[in-house]
Amino acid sequence: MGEPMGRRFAVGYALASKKQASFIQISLINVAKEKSIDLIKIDLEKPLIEQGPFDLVLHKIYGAEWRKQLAEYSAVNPNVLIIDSPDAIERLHNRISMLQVVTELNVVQCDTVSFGIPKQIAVYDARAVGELNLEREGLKFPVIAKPLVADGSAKSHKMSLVYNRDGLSKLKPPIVLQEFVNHGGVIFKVYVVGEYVKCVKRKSLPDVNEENLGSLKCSMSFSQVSNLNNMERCQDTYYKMMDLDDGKTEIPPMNFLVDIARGLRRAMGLHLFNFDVIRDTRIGNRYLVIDINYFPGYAKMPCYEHVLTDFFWDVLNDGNTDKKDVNLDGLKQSSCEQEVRMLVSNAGCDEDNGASKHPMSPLKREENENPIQV
Ligand SMILES: Nc1ncnc2c1ncn2[C@@H]1O[C@H](COP(=O)(O)OP(=O)(O)OP(=O)(O)O)[C@@H](O)[C@H]1O
Ligand SMILES: O=P(O)(O)O[C@H]1[C@H](OP(=O)(O)O)[C@@H](OP(=O)(O)O)[C@@H](O)[C@@H](O)[C@@H]1OP(=O)(O)O
Ligand SMILES: [Mg+2]
Ligand SMILES: [Mg+2]
Repeated sequence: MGEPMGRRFAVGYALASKKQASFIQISLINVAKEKSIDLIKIDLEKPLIEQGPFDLVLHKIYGAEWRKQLAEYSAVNPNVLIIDSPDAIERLHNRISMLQVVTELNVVQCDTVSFGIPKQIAVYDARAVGELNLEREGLKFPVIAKPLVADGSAKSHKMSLVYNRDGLSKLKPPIVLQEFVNHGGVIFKVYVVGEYVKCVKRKSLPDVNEENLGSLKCSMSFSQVSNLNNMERCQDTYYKMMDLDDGKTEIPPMNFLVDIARGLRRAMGLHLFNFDVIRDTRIGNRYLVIDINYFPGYAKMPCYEHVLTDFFWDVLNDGNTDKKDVNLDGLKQSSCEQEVRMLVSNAGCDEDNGASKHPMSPLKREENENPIQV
């Protein structure tokens, strides 16, 4: 039996080799193929303009040269979808502008649950860092020092938890100093793929007892505590290990997360990202967004092949998924996708309503949509 007749779509992908290895799995290629979507590797050694034709270019490549190539390709092929726009992605490469967008979301009063970001300041001057008066800056120990730039390099993930003044002098600006918020050692990673939203729990840094601050050494370095190491990625218990099931930490209300996800998606003009959320144990139902990542590790999501394929299908057929509401009828019927279907339909509310119809929705809708082409 040959391929079914009809329109086929070409999705070109430009990814670093590590990303390609994790994301472009044979299962994804096959599920996409069944839906008439061919995933085609873009050769980064050759000019993009000489490759294709593509209906969609999917990319996570950093740097001015790649941006130039995309702009050139887009100028010659104006109908090709570029997911996502390099300008929109750029905002996530700086940890101040990254979280600024969270504070700009329009929030409707809601008694039960609220969100924000931790207090943070940027420090640019290496000479000034040891002299900083945290109290004057509205911060207190412990703080997390994060590289200001989040450009995907190993360096950009190297952080330290700073317990006291002595720990400050070791830091290498430009950095962000962010209030460390006790959150019970659990982080929520909220994956967004267009309108699809999935929240998983992961392990995080343990709480710090403020009374012990004096007895602790000055700082502790760490990197990607909520991610998997290479060994873990190869093991069979893959999903189990990631979805930290401590049996006691409830995930935040899904309607709340879906509203934040939608607000962020529209405000940033991005389709593919995740955001990290912690629950402030001092306040209870206050959630803080601490990180937003472009095109994260989707292969760690159960059924990612179907979620991503449905997303490609939607944008290729409609041009812009944001133009319509959650379309349950668009999802297929395999057992895997029935689970996805449930997740999407539950995404609106604790009960069974769709997110966009929820009367207590904590976010105002923003009507100005960003186009997805460069
Ligand atoms: N303000 C905070 N309060 C408490 N814990 C925090 C805070 N910020 C970060 N953390 C902890 O540090 C980890 C790393 O921080 P962050 O997510 O900002 O780094 P990242 O390197 O960008 O992570 P990712 O791998 O998700 O890109 C978080 O997963 C969380 O465990
Ligand atoms: O996309 P890359 O491979 O580079 O790595 C991304 C990584 O995904 P991976 O675990 O599949 O590698 C993501 O993990 P999850 O949030 O999904 O756990 C997160 O750490 C991103 O920040 C990383 O992107 P970067 O910030 O470095 O650009
Ligand atoms: Mg993170
Ligand atoms: Mg990050």
